[in-house]
Amino acid sequence: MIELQELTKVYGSKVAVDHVSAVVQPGRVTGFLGPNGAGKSTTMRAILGLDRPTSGRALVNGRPFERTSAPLSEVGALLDAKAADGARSARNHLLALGATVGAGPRRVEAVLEVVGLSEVAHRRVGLFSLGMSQRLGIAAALLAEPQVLILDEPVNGLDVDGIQWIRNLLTQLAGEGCTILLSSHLMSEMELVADHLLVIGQGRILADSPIEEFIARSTGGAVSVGSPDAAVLVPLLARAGGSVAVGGDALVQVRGLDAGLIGDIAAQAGVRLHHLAPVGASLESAYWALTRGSVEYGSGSAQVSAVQDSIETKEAA
Ligand SMILES: Nc1ncnc2c1ncn2[C@@H]1O[C@H](COP(=O)(O)OP(=O)(O)OP(=O)(O)O)[C@@H](O)[C@H]1O
Repeated sequence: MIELQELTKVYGSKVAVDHVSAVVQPGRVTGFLGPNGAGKSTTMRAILGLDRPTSGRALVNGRPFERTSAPLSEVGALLDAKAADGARSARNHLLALGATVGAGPRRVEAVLEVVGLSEVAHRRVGLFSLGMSQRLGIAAALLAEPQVLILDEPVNGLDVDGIQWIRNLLTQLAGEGCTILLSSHLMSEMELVADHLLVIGQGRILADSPIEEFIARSTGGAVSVGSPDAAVLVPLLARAGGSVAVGGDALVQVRGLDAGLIGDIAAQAGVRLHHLAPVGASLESAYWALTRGSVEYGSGSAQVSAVQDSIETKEAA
């Protein structure tokens, strides 16, 4: 288990992490999401004792990580996939690391197998692609069989097979009782991999909830309505108290009225409906809605519209 208690880190005048309190529970995969500069890496570094908190604390299994006697057996971490010595082979890199934690050649071969690098284990790490380096970094994190895993952007650089693989691996480890915290900018991949979400923006926790709840809450009960007579229907819905956003293709989104009431209003006015359904939301749209006020490095409206363009709105079944 990882506990963050009022964790705060200030660099000069910059508050990177601002009184963050959260518990990362074992037995599930917790995704750590936030825009650039939100404070994810600083939080992870503080958990690992690499950054000293300005105030508050981070505990791993009930105590500060720097007080742990066998750190690599307690926490497996992947912070920088390219940190390995490029001149070594993948196997030698793991053997050298294993020597410091009591993991011998057999364990090294086992983790190489788990991460799918057995065939290329003789190759120099410097020649590895980002995806291969990510796999090697995960192998290193798993080497001493820790119960806690902290992975910074582990999905970055993985192809579709790789993402599927990491999802299966993390789900299995969580099922065995591991505590897993992974950060990512990639919402769609996070949606596939994580069970629980911690969302951070400008150093503060914006959400801490199961992923389904996070998505469900973000829709705010919106209903998507399609009608060739939208021009007639929209004022009627507004008069009934609905908040109406008009989109393209005769589609409107209505908040404040449920689908049944919208259908009744349309029927009474003789308005044709071609579509009427509650709106579901992708993690990406929910995340964007939550963090749009806390993006530190944006490029103004161009960025917002690009993100909006990528929003995938799903219709609930
Ligand atoms: N060593 C440092 N000195 C000064 N400021 C720093 C330092 N490390 C981080 N910061 C600042 O703290 C804030 C949080 O940075 P952090 O790297 O934790 O964010 P992040 O969420 O991991 O971002 P990214 O997704 O871009 O990696 C940023 O404003 C960053 O510029």
